[in-house]
Amino acid sequence: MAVFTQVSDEAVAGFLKLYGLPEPDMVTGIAEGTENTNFKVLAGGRRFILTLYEARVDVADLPYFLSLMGEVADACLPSARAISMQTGERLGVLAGRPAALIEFLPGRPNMEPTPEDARKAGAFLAQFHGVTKDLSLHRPNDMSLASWRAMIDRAGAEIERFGDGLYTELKETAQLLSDRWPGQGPRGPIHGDLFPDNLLLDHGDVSGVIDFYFACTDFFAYDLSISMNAYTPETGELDLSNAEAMRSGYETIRPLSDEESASLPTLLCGSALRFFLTRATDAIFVQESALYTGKDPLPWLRLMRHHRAAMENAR
Ligand SMILES: Nc1ncnc2c1ncn2[C@@H]1O[C@H](COP(=O)(O)OP(=O)(O)O)[C@@H](O)[C@H]1O
Ligand SMILES: N[C@@H](CCOP(=O)(O)O)C(=O)O
Repeated sequence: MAVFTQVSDEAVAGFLKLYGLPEPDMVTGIAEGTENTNFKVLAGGRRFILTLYEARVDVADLPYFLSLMGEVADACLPSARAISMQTGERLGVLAGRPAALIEFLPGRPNMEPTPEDARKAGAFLAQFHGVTKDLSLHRPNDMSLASWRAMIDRAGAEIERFGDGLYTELKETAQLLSDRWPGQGPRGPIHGDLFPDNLLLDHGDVSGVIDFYFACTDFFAYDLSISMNAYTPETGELDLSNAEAMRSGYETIRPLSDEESASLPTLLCGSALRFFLTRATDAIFVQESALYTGKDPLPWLRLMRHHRAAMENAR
């Protein structure tokens, strides 16, 4: 889930009143997700997602995330949109947490995507970048090179629970990435977390993109690398066919430049390191939650090693 913060029915009813909504008929905690507390709410015959933003989300970033969600929805891509209160505000406070009521989108995530699904997701990501490239919204990526080094240092020797010698291997990988990271390229607001669980599908078509809480300004090709890795099955033999299909779907809408193609092995290694580190540090510094299941870091270590070899062989 997560439900990190419990909320009384009365408090939810009071919050909904700010939107002119009646008392809820149903409020259910949602188990999926790792960052925030989410409830599914039924009120006045409509469904909503009620999100309470937890400690990992910086309150100062919330206007950026909510604006980006609205802009993407305004551009006719199926994006979750924060609903405005009667005062016009989109952000309130519930149970001491910043909170928003989000439009409920139809569809379900496909957690076992095929190459054809990955191709569609890639095309969608390119459309997303086609919209965001023109937006004057900016948030630095606080989950990039400097933060990876900081996460490795924070975990220290504890990181070795995932493999002997890992501390040194990760430090070296972070250094290699710093040396090779591209200096320029097409960039703008990226989703930053477009995994299969954040793309809702209805009868095989994309019906919703959710969970914008890692969105930031970065290279579009880096966003593609995140999703190429995220669509790679985590179990069984390493199978990159979804990643390849994701890239070819993306390129049907926005072909990569030669420079972007050349930087892809580095970006893939970087995004693999990034998600290995967040999953590993979540496991080390466990957060308390009524419903919280961590995610396995090891598939991302395998990806990181694969892409590091490709990156080193490429030059
Ligand atoms: N706008 C939405 N419409 C429908 N379902 C949603 C929506 N937003 C979130 N969900 C559901 O809630 C779950 C958790 O949301 P998510 O944003 O991924 O949480 P977290 O921020 O904690 O990662 C999703 O997997 C999905 O099932
Ligand atoms: N997608 C990331 C972690 C963020 O989780 P989410 O539930 O907010 O998508 C991962 O899988 O490591």
